[in-house]
Amino acid sequence: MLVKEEVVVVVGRNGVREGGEERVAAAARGRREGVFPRAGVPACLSAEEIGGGAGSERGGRKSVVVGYALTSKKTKSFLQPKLEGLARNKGILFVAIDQNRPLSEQGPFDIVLHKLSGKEWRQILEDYRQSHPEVTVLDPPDAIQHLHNRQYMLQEVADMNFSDSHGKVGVPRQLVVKRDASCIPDAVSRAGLRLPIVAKPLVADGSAKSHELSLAYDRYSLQKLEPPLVLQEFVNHGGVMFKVYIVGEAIKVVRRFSLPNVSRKELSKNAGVFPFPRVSCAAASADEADLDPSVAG
Ligand SMILES: Nc1ncnc2c1ncn2[C@@H]1O[C@H](COP(=O)(O)OP(=O)(O)OP(=O)(O)O)[C@@H](O)[C@H]1O
Ligand SMILES: O=P(O)(O)O[C@H]1[C@H](O)[C@H](O)[C@H](OP(=O)(O)O)[C@@H](OP(=O)(O)O)[C@@H]1O
Repeated sequence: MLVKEEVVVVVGRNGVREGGEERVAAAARGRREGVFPRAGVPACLSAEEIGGGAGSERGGRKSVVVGYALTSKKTKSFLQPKLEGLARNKGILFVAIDQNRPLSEQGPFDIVLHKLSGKEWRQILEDYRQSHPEVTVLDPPDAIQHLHNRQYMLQEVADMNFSDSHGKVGVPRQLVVKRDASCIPDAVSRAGLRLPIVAKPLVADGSAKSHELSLAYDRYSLQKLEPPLVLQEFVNHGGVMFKVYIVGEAIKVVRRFSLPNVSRKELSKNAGVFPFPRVSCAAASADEADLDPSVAG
């Protein structure tokens, strides 16, 4: 979310809000139902709170077995030894799912955690859910499908009515271009989108390509882009954005460096398309940085 004059603008899965982290959390709490609740059990609960039958007895209490199917990159970044140790202390065991073997021949699991895409994997999970209704599948494919498309991912946010004291929420004006880059300049003019424009791959499937964003300073350069794309108006937001992580009742807000404001003078002096992938990734932490006074609070 990027915020300007108390308006929170959700750009993707990220955002910035003037008024500091606590107000972002309050805004998010205010509309939890609008923050794509994940079906199944929040991962922050302990084994006792989850219950479950697959795990073995451990000191009089059942452990919970979580089968996970992630890319090797995601496994490396997510399943850190510290997390596994903390989970084990709570009676939660993570077990890798062998994607080369039938899922039903593995386990038994209490929970299946995944972040894979593709029709084949979707079908495997759907079949597994039918034959194992006792297992909680986190992020059932049909519940997250809209998040894999940048046109639809923000629709629920755009439909929200944040008419409370924590400010307002909106999404940048945007345009979807599915083919023929040569028509982009005229399409942008007809849609009335103002420059600069942020260009994002339409598909958000976790691939490196899905994070290849770029900033276009002039209309002519828009023809160099590669559809399918979502084109968003760039929102000046003081170079800081917030990421809001929500699991069940737990809300964590982190501050990240973002793109600096683009003044009209800079816009008039610059031309071209400039890639900026992963500008607000974990390494761009701004938790210790001084906030622009217009953002602090
Ligand atoms: N409309 C916009 N106006 C200003 N900045 C934007 C806009 N859209 C995106 N950004 C900047 O680009 C960053 C990434 O945007 P977005 O979250 O849509 O892409 P992403 O690849 O999904 O990012 P991530 O992998 O970090 O979730 C944002 O954190 C923000 O810094
Ligand atoms: O700032 P973080 O590390 O939270 O950024 C995440 C991002 O929010 C998404 O979770 C990305 O996952 P995908 O949706 O699968 O792309 C993460 O990408 P990854 O490939 O590094 O796991 C970002 O780190």
